[in-house]
Amino acid sequence: MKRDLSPLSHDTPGPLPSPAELRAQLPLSDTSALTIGAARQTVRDILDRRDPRLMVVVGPCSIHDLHAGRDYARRLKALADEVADTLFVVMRVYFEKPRTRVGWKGLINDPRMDGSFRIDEGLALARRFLIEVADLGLPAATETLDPVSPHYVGELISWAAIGARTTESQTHREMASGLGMPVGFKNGTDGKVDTAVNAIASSSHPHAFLGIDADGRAAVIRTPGNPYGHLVLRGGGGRPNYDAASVALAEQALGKGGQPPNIVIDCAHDNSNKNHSLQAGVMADVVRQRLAGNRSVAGVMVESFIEAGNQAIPAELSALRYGCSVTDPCVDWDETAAMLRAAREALRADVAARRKGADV
Ligand SMILES: O=C[C@H](O)[C@H](O)COP(=O)(O)O
Ligand SMILES: C=C(OP(=O)(O)O)C(=O)O
Repeated sequence: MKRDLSPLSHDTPGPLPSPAELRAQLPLSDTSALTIGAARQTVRDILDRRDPRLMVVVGPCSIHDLHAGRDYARRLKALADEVADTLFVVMRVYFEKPRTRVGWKGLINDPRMDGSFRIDEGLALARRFLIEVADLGLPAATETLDPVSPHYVGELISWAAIGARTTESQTHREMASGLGMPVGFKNGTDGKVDTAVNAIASSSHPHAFLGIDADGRAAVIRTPGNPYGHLVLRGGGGRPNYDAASVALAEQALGKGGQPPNIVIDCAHDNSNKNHSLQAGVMADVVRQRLAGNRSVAGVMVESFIEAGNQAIPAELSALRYGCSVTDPCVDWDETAAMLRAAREALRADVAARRKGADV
């Protein structure tokens, strides 16, 4: 009897351009490379307390419409400049979505949103969009989900997240150990913080693993270890974990795991029960914690777009509502601006004092 001994059950529509080829087709300008280099250094400085500002990672849950994404990026750049003395703003530019079960997995995976899975187009669109954001002088953040994607877009990213569903994955810890930007590890979907503390420890070490090189060939990858892994509290297991008591417990867990007390609070996800109208309250609580003397919370994350809420992907894409999330619900633009302005007003004197004093 004949057996099918193929190693994987799959079909391959065709090869992709290699990372080196795509980078050559869509190069990054020298000015934008400087912007990204400076932004990565600012994030490191915030984590090292050399820069007393609060990092704010803010933007859509996912980018599905590049026109709306551009519109949002332009608005955010103006707002980022306005609050820059107190807040360091990084735009969420999320092209890869981890799903609880199934669903649209983001613009890289299925850019036409019709099940055609034109990853070739998705990678080019993502790279082009990230270049546009960098050209605006706005740093970008993303979730690094597929270990191949950073080869195509990684140098355009200033802050990366490993999501709640992959923080325990060795593959993702290995990937993070080679990324050139600081990486935030989310606590697990069950709310467990130790998973992320172990991930921070693992990714700080050098690793060797199977991957691809710039020419797309299978290769042994050796990484130096990432010294800027940190914890992102996103709630989980049916409860939030942004409050002062949860933050104190997270500090203890980091200390016990031999990691620095560096925390970002995600105002969305289980910290707001996926109810976008609760995100502002979470952010205000974090601001109060900072004003009460907290030194471990280095940043916040907000899911925000032009319109509030979210929408299901319609069968007819022309029925999509402009500027409204197709994944998790977001706060709208006006609320985003109000949240950032309120945080800036509340924290301005504190940040200025921290900047002057040794207490940074
Ligand atoms: O932020 C995004 C979502 O929470 C994540 O992708 C999981 O989404 P899902 O539970 O709708 O699949
Ligand atoms: C998927 C995300 O978050 P989490 O991993 O916390 O669910 C996200 O931030 O888009």
